[in-house]
Amino acid sequence: MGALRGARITARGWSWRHAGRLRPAVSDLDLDIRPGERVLLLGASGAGKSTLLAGLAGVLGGDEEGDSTGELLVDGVHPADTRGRVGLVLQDPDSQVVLARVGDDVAFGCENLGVPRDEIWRRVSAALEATGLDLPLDHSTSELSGGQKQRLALAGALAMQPGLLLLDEPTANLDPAGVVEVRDAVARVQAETGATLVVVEHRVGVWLPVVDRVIVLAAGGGVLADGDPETVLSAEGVRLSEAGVWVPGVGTPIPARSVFAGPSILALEGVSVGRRRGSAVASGIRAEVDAGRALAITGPNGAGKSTLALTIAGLLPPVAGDIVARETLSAGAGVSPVKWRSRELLTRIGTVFQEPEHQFLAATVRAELAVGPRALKLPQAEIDQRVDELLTRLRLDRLAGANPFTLSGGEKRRLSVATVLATRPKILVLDEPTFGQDARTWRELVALLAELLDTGSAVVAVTHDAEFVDVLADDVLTLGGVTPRLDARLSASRAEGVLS
Ligand SMILES: Nc1ncnc2c1ncn2[C@@H]1O[C@H](COP(=O)(O)OP(=O)(O)OP(=O)(O)O)[C@@H](O)[C@H]1O
Ligand SMILES: Nc1ncnc2c1ncn2[C@@H]1O[C@H](COP(=O)(O)OP(=O)(O)OP(=O)(O)O)[C@@H](O)[C@H]1O
Repeated sequence: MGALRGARITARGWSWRHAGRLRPAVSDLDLDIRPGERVLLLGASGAGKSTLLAGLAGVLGGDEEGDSTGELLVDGVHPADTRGRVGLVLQDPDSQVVLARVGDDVAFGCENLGVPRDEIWRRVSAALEATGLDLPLDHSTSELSGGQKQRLALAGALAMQPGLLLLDEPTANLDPAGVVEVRDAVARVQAETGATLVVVEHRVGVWLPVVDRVIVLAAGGGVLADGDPETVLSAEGVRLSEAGVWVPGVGTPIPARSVFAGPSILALEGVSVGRRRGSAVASGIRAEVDAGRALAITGPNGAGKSTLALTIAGLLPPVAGDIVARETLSAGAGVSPVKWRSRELLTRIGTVFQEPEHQFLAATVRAELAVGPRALKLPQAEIDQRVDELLTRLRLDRLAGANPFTLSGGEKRRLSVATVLATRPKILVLDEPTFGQDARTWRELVALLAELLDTGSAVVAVTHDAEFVDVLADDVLTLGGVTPRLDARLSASRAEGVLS
């Protein structure tokens, strides 16, 4: 299969500085990756991993987007000239859905490459099956959950059978079964085609069994470590962990929390949720949202977790059943959040959406953090104090003047959580709050949420992050089974909320 041989990557003193930034995102990179090599690319949030992948895919743009020095080559040519040799799956799956129907979207890359039609549909079916996207070919791509979109993007790239497969956090939005399924699908396609693989993922455990090499980018530029996985992670483990890299076996300290089982704030009474009137994706949900407690919502991709989060946040009406505010919210008691006026909603519930871009409003990171506190009409000194604290604690201070839309994936996620933390809501509803974080920023986020819980606020978090559930969740609501299941973890105090 000569035509399918893996691509060779060469970097010689390569640097890229994004327009508007003082420091390069990647600097002085020297690298040789052999055809067919399988590389796990690591590095702290903001270290330049996505920038390097974009460079390799030839999509970094022209002079107006930034400037580069040195050389970055794929098979000896500029990456923009490799013509279909490279398949890139971006961090944000939402941004790469191109066509209206699932089958057409997966076929798109193959069509551009001029693959014969019969062959295209054979590849499309195989790719959909390999990535576990069990949907009809004519299913609408605008009606996919986050994890389904991630599988879709990967299916499109696998179907192209590229010589260089670049994957940016391809399993970050997937349920645990999906993570293994997708990793195995990638490994299988790689083995069949001999493609060179470069995968970025903060949680290294999943990928270690299928890679030959680990490369760690240093936050200040260059390479922090490079070698076979065991050597890099054992010999350099402590140093890497200090630099923010997740290293298996180097533990995560659990933030201290005063166990505060406060009164119920919201009650979910036999709630069904769905995006459209009359069509429920999850039903029969009973749970309490309690002051000072964290409720995690888990379950497979497409089970309705994000839909439930939007419903709890008062942004979608329940399809059936009721969400009732308790006396704790004196003015709003007895009324469903979806009926509150927007100002009441703002003071009571803070919502972080699955895609951070959907909630940015301001031109700089600092201004973005001030939007909520300003709407609450807080005194300026108080606003400044909250904004400064969040900037420092979430390692965003260096980016205070940057446009939110230009941040790295992990930086955007932290900013979106921080914008809501800045309003200190009674209830915080978060959709995948830890997505894309390195070990250090993950700890900071968890610590900030633990502090908010200690002030008596409630946290409701949709998550696939098992460690987050372990460390922070007091109750776990699992969707996707025959009936939603509620488990109380910290104490049995809310056990009456368990479904019968
Ligand atoms: N389009 C852009 N314009 C300006 N700066 C950018 C742009 N894209 C990324 N950056 C900056 O370049 C640096 C590297 O970003 P990059 O996305 O490559 O990091 P990363 O290692 O992939 O991070 P993460 O793990 O958070 O996804 C960051 O500081 C980021 O703010
Ligand atoms: N905007 C939308 N319009 C119509 N249907 C949608 C929309 N978004 C999601 N759906 C469908 O609703 C169902 C539930 O989606 P939801 O996003 O709530 O799932 P989820 O459990 O959060 O999944 P994931 O873990 O993949 O994010 C899915 O079957 C999905 O196809």
